[in-house]
Amino acid sequence: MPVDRIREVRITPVAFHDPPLLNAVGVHQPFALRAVVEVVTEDGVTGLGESYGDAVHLDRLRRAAEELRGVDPWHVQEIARRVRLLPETGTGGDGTSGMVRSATADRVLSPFEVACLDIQGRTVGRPVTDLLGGAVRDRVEFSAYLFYKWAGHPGAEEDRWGAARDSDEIVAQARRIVDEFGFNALKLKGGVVPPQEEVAAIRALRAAFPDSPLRIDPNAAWSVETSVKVGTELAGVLEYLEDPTAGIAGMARVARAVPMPLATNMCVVAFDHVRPAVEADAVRVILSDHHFWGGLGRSRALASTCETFGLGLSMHSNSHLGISLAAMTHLAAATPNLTYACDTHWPWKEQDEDVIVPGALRFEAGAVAVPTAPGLGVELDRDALARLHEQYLTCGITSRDDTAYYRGHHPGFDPTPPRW
Ligand SMILES: O=C([O-])C(=O)C[C@H](O)[C@@H](O)C(=O)[O-]
Ligand SMILES: [Mg+2]
Repeated sequence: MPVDRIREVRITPVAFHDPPLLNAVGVHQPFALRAVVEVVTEDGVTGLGESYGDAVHLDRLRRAAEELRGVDPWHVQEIARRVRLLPETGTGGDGTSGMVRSATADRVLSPFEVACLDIQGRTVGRPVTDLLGGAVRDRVEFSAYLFYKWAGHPGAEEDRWGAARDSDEIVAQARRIVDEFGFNALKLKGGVVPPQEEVAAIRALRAAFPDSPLRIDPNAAWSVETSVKVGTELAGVLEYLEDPTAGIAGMARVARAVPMPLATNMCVVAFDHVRPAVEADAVRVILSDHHFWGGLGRSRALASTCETFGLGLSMHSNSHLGISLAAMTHLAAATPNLTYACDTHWPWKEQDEDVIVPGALRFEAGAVAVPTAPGLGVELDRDALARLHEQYLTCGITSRDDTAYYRGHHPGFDPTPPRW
C-alpha cells in the first residue's frame, strides 16, 4: 500500500466563553483559548487535534507544523523527533496560568500525535481505542469539577451558574451539575478561600452526597503544615488529596502524615519526575493529561509506569472543547488501570459552543459513551470553527493569565505559594 504522507497542517486558534472560576492563582478570563489542529494527507484524509491557544504555544505549534510536511502519519516517532529538534523559544504558553510546568516538546507533540491517530483510524476504519489496544470499557466516567466563582464577569450580567462563595453555594452548584450531567465523583478546586472554609465545604458536600467520592485540589497553595492539618481533619472523607503543597519533597512530608492518598498533576508532569516521586513516596495517584504528556501513546506509557510502581492513575483537565473530550474518552477507555473518574471542565462551557458537529459525545449518568466511528469519531463543524476563530480575533485575549485578570479587580493579590 503506498504511503499517504502529510500534505498540510492547519492551526486555528479559537476562543470560547468561560465563567469567572476562581483558583489558587486568580480567576478565569471571559474566554478560554484553544488551538484546533488539522493534519491533512495527500489523499485528503484529515485528522484532528486540540491544544492550548496561548500565543507562545501557537507560535511553537506553527513552527512544528512546518516540519511535518511529507512525514508518514503512522510514523509518530518521526514526528516526535522533529518536534524535539525545534529550538526552545519564548517562555510560558502552558495554557494553565503557570500551574502545570510540563515539558514544552510534549505539549507541542500532543495535538499532532492525536491528529495522526485520527488519520490512522479513519484510514483503516477503526476507532482510536483500537489503535491503543482496544477499549476495556464502553463508557468513561467523569467527575464534577466544582469551583468557587464570581456571580459573573465584572461589567457583565450574572451568568447561569451564579456565585459560589461558601459551602452552601458550593453544594448548590454541585447539585446543579450533578442534576445536569449525572456525575458521581466530586472535585472541589481549592486554594481560593481560607483552608478551614474549604474543609467546611467538603464536609457539606459529604453530608449532601453521602456516597460520592470527594477530592479537593488547592494547586499547591498550602504549606506542608496546613496540608497536614487539612488532611488529618478530612481523614475518611476524601478519596484523594490533590497537590496540597508544592514540590516532591513537600508532598512527601505531607504523604507521611496524612491518611489518604496524595494525587498530583503538578509535581509529576513528565517521565523524569516519576523516579524522584517514587523514591520519596510522595504520591499515590498521578493525574495524566495527554495535552502535556505528549499525546495518547505516551499517556499509555505513563499508565504502564503507574502500574509498574503500584501508583493509581486519574486524569486532569483544563478548559477544553470536543476534540479533546473525544481524545480523553478514547484514552481512558483503552487504559485498564485508569480507575478513577476523570476530570473535565466540560460543564463550564456553553453547551452549544464547540468546533465539532454536535451529537457525537454526550454525558449520561456522568459518563461519555466511547465513540465507535473511525478515528476520534468526531467531525469538525467548519462554520463553528470560523465563528470561534472570529471570537478569538475579537476577544482581546491572546494568553491565559488568571493572575493578571484577578489583579485587575484585586490589586496587590499575590499568588506566590504557600498562600496558607
Ligand atoms: O487539576 C488541576 O490542577 C487543574 O485543573 C488546573 C486548572 O488550571 C484549573 O485549576 C483551572 O483551570 O482553573
Ligand atoms: Mg490538579
